[in-house]
Amino acid sequence: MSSLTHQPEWQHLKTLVESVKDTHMRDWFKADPRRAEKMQTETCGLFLDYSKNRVTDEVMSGLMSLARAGKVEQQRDAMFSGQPINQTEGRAVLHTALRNLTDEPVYVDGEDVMPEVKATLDKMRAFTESVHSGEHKGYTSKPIKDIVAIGIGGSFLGPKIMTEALKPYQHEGVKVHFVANVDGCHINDVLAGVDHEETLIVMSSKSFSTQETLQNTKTAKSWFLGNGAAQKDIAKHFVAVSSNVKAATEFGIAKDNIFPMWDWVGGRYSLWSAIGLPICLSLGFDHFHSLLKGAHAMDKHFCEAPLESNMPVIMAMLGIWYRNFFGAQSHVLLPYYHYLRGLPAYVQQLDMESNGKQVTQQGDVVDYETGPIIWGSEGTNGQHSFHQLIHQGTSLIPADFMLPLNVPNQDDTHHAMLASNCFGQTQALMQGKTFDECYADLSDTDMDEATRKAIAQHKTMPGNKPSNTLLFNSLTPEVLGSLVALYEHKVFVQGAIWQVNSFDQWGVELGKVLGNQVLDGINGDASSEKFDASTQQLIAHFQRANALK
Ligand SMILES: O=P(O)(O)OC[C@H]1O[C@H](O)[C@H](O)[C@@H](O)[C@@H]1O
Repeated sequence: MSSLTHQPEWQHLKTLVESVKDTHMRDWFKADPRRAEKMQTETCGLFLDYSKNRVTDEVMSGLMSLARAGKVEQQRDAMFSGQPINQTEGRAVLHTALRNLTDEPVYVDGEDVMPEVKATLDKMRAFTESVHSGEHKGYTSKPIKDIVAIGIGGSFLGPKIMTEALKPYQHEGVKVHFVANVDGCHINDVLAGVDHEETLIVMSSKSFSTQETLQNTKTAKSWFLGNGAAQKDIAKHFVAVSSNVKAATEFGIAKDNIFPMWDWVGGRYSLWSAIGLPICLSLGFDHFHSLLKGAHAMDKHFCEAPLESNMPVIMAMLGIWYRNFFGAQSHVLLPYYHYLRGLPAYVQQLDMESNGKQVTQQGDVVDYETGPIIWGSEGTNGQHSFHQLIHQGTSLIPADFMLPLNVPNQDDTHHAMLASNCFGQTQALMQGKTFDECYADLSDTDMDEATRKAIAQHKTMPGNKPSNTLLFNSLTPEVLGSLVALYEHKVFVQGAIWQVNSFDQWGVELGKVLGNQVLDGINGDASSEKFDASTQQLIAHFQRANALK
């Protein structure tokens, strides 16, 4: 048994799960009229109702004891104070410093990083304002109308999804297009729709070595030069965000056009850094700043609130409850707001890249489950497809519902329907519908008894399916900042309990290396010993189809 599973707090939860497994949540609601009122918490403009979970007060207190035994608070403090908690890479983890809006210094290896953070924010503000005002012009003196933001993974999802979520705040006159995939269809389609004289390319790559991003930028450069611009004009049309200034300069980006970031910012935690430049260009710097403000408020809550009312801790420990004690394999995110439709994909990278691990910080193989599969999409669309499996499938799938109480540009009829569907789903998942209710519903039919029973059986919904509901007044930049930071800290707490390093990604790194190796094979000798027979065969098919051999 590992050091985690032999803890008395873990063992206690194992006993507790047996005692609550057979109880239906509807009985808890009936027995305690104050359940909903007790199992809710509110911070940073976010209201969380977690009463529709398979927990009692005793379970919640058991989960908080596990968090204390797992030294979540100490690990949190180590992160915020710049300790090198990303042990496999020997790095601090300080995305929180990027939104530190206090005057407090933050030290990495004895050096205060805040002056550099603030100088970069100033540079982002100045650049955004010069593009928006038309002061920054293209090489033919035309103002910039289109931004093509090139990046992948954390250098793409954050800027893309936050910009999309804040559509009502977008700056008129500048349109941002995101390109990630190395599939040439995407970059070619985007470039075909813009005028090179009025376009700015923002290339974002922390490492400046990611194949997809480098290739897409090269393609954009050829397109720019191929349309009649000269090498010297690149300075007005290409900027880069990277921690690898040397590689960016060698690539041909003017030094002044490079926005720095640091190795203590993980890719999937980087939207708060200069990786957020496309967000600034899309929304204006002030809205980007509000995003930071919201995240900072959640940081404060995470650091200061007692565990029992600490929103990220509550959500994390509920996740542990289902993953480790109920065997839940996945967790679904259901934003009931069209503009927030990208959040599941964002949290997917955040969570699965962080906690998709099988060894502890000490290098021991775990004997318990770690990160779940994260998935989801916008409501109400999912109700007409995959919700079926959540309601009546054989797996337990905890869900996070989220809904703004007010939305822009919409009449009340639509919004009330949206809300009623959201709340209705949480209720149906929790209550279900009993066999007797379904059987009674069929009383007016002319079915014979056996058919009536069989149909009632099909219609029966077990219920007892857990969900959280997050409400917020409206999705302002500040609230979005808090919401994203909430999920970041939830993931952190779970990683702390599971004793994994949530800040490296060796599996993904291997993919990057293999991609380049196979490319060499495609362009050269596919029979190389580096490839297994299946891969050799696939490469040979590709080579034949493309006459590469
Ligand atoms: O910003 P880059 O260095 O180009 O990296 C882009 C992405 O690469 C990998 O896929 C990492 O796992 C991601 O976390 C990272 O965001």
